[in-house]
Amino acid sequence: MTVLVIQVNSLRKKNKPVVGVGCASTRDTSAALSAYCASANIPSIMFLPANKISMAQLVQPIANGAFVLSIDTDFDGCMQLIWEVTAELPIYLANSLNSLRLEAQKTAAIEILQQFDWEVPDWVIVLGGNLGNIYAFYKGFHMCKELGLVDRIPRLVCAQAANANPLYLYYKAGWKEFKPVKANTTFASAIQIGDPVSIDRAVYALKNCDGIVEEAMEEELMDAMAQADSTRMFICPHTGVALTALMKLRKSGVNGANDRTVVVSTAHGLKFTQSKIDYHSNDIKDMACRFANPPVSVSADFGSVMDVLKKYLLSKAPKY
Ligand SMILES: N[C@@H](CCOP(=O)(O)O)C(=O)O
Repeated sequence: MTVLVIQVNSLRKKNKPVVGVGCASTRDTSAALSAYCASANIPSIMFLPANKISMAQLVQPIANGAFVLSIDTDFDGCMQLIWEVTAELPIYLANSLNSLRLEAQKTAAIEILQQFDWEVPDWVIVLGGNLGNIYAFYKGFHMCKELGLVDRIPRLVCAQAANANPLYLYYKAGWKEFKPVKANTTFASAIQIGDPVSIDRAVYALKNCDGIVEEAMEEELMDAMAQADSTRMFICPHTGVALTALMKLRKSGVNGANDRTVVVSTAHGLKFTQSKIDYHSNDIKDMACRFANPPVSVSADFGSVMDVLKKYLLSKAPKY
């Protein structure tokens, strides 16, 4: 987003008619765009689906002074609208169909290789919603191979929520015919997208790296998130989708125990406290919440506290 806003800033300085920058968003794109536009003093305009984004999620663009339109539709509806509006008004479109976004996002692939000391991991698992990311990762890895920095590229896995899985269905149908879907509500709300703008690019990327598409049911992604958190992480439900993909590929033997696998984690868990609270309170309809860790209520007397503590410690005692 910095690259894109710098470009818009330079266009405006050259008196090009750019009145502002806009995007449709399920949240993170609008948060990043509003922040960088605020620092460059460029008007930013957000098309956000009404009632699908909590106030906690909305607060970033609002606080950064963006012009926020809360529209009675879903992300795909917002995307369609901003597409039409930017054809009429000189608003620069910042969604990931813009190649500046992808050029910048591809540096994540370069960072992975650098951090692995230029040893190529076997797998990289990336979430898929609007599908810019999966293509950008492919582009970054491919560029490093072309430059001779590495001799191969990893196999990419695109992980989707089963409630918003147009790419997964396309892949399962042998890439026969792409059909957009009506995206259903998912805890992985940032990828609740049924008609991704980068579908063709994503398919191109996956075909060229022997890629795979996996999906995660709601219960699977929430369980995966809880399991990851219990190892000291604090991940978002979207990363739970990617971890579910890893678990499924490991279980089916496609991903081997010695394969080096990178799972891309997209957001901090603190953005998703409500879903974590609901999970750990066993308060999600039709979900067993197998890894819930609810607080234990106990009365304020020494005996009761000792009782629950002893029970807990006994359950944790090493079994010899
Ligand atoms: N998850 C995104 C949706 C917009 O996708 P983009 O790839 O066009 O940025 C968001 O955070 O808004």
